[in-house]
Amino acid sequence: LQQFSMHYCHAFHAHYCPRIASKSKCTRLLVALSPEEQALERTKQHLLKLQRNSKRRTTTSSTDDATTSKELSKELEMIESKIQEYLRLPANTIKEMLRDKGLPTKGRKPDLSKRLVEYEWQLEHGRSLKDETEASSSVMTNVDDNTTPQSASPANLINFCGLSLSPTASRALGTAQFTEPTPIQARSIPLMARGESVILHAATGSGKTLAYLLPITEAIWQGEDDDEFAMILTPTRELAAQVAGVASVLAPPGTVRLVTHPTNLMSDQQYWRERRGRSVNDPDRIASLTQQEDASRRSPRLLVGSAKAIMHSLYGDGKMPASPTRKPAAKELLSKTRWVVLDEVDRLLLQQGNKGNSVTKSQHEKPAAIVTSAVARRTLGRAQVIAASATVGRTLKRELSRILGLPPKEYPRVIRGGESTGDDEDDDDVSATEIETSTGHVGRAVTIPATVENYVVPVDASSVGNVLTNAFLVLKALNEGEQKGKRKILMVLTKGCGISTQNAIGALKHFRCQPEPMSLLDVLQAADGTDQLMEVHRQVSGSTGVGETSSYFQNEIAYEDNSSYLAEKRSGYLLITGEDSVRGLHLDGLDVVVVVGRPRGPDEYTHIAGRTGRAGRSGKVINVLNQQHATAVRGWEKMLNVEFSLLEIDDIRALT
Ligand SMILES: Nc1ncnc2c1ncn2[C@@H]1O[C@H](COP(=O)(O)OP(=O)(O)OP(=O)(O)O)[C@@H](O)[C@H]1O
Repeated sequence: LQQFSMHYCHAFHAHYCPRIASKSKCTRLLVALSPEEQALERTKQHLLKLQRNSKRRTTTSSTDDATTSKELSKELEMIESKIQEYLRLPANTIKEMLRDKGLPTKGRKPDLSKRLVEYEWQLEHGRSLKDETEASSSVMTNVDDNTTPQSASPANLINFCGLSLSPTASRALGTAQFTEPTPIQARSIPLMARGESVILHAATGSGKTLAYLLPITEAIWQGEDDDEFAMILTPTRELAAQVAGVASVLAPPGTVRLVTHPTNLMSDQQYWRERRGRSVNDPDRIASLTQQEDASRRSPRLLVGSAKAIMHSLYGDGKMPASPTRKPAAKELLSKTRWVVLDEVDRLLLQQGNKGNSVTKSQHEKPAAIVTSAVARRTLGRAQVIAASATVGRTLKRELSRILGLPPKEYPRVIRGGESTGDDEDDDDVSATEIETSTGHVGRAVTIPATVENYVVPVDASSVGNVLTNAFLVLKALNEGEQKGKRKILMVLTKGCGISTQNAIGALKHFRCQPEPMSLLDVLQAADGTDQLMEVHRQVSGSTGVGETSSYFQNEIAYEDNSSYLAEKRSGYLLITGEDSVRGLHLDGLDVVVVVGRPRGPDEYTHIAGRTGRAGRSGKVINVLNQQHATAVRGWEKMLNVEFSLLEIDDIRALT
């Protein structure tokens, strides 16, 4: 309670007592308040905020948009110069100033400077900088309000969450009709554009990829000296291909490099060789690439790859005679890295394996930790660190502090997406991961999207054969009647079920399961050269992440290519994969996820279930497991704030 009072007091102090010189005076005053009085104060604070917002909205609507945006950019310039001024001071001096003002003193120097500037701005203008960025994003909304959303044209999208977009990004978002940012984008893009390090903690399918890519690609568009790099680390090669595919739609041509294996990261020649692949001999394609190369004359700035591939590229894998990137070049790359993005950060940084089972725990640092620490050291902490996941807990934040060389409990600001749990987490919060849910239980602050329906089908799982037979019956039931051949299904084999992807595919083919099962990874790996890998990924996923493209599995395929990966055309599909490789993958319009066996834990389940029900669409997750595991999974209900409905195999036919 005392911690809460202190925390509340800081917020109150910042809002209402800017002229009280002594923070302690204010603290004493508030700590002395009874819980009822505190509640009253909170209500007062909320009402005042609403009043301020409505006043501002009236004035905004009455002023000319063009003038507003000019004023805003002038104000942003002033803010920027003020931040630069503070950056020249020693960190301890800034901390001292923050302490005097009763503000939190944790964080990196750039974040501290921004906090101070934000506070001063609030004192001077009576409104916060956060409101300011909201106002600037509303400029875009106002512009769009004048047109019907269906006919949103690229010209309307020059401003997205306060970012003045390049024509390329405007066109991409315009085509995709992304007229409104998602909550996580609206909250995080303005902060990232100002150079703050953040942890994006938002549900699966909430648009985190675009949230972290846009500020980077736009900065690359504006970069004059072309001397800064971004490293985007992912847990798998497939996710890297997906992210690189989205980035290459937004960034200047020739600046995105997909790193799929250890390679010389600073060699442009090697980059172009890898883009084309060995077997790409289509003269038109080579001509278009060469033309692009000549036109852009840019070298890669955005390196996207699995953390392992990037680490081995920088340091070798211990078996290589020398590291693929020469030491001086690697040092140069690390010291010029301005952004490090850790997508699926919990998978990248936390040890896998069952709790308490020391045998499965790796003794070594994870590749992402090695690369991120190296960048933090080489840039003296100036690099902006952006971490993203739907599952962010205290252990992860502690780990992030450790690898960034910060004191414990000091980590980048956590930004949450979603309507109900929209409060950004403060440095001194009680718990980032857990909140009291509507049912009064303590559950995850960010959980499975409400558009996902969760089912549990208890079956006889006494042998692998029984499990596979039951999985087949579930798939058969899903493909009967009206839904025949139409459903897009992803089957995830958990580690616990003990069945490999190849065995499952073999058995299902033996049962003559329709549509014919395919390994998700095999489909994605049928590519030569990074360009083709990205293209295959786009075709399989049915989306670039920025607008839809025609899919490998859809009937109308605009893409005229007779390569093997496009040979078959169908609307429904059945893809099979393991628990480890589904992280972050986006399969557009996926209807059902069938999970065989019990996932490792509720966090892993959140990610598996999150392959469907993305970006506001509906989806179903059917868990096929034995009675004991069915009870265990249903025990996650309160924690995940979702309901697991019990289902018999025969009832599945009735699911629409
Ligand atoms: N502003 C937007 N408006 C509408 N749709 C959007 C917007 N931004 C992103 N999307 C859509 O949301 C989909 C999911 O986004 P994304 O892949 O970034 O999710 P994510 O939050 O990274 O999920 P995960 O945690 O599973 O990785 C994208 O394919 C894209 O089509």
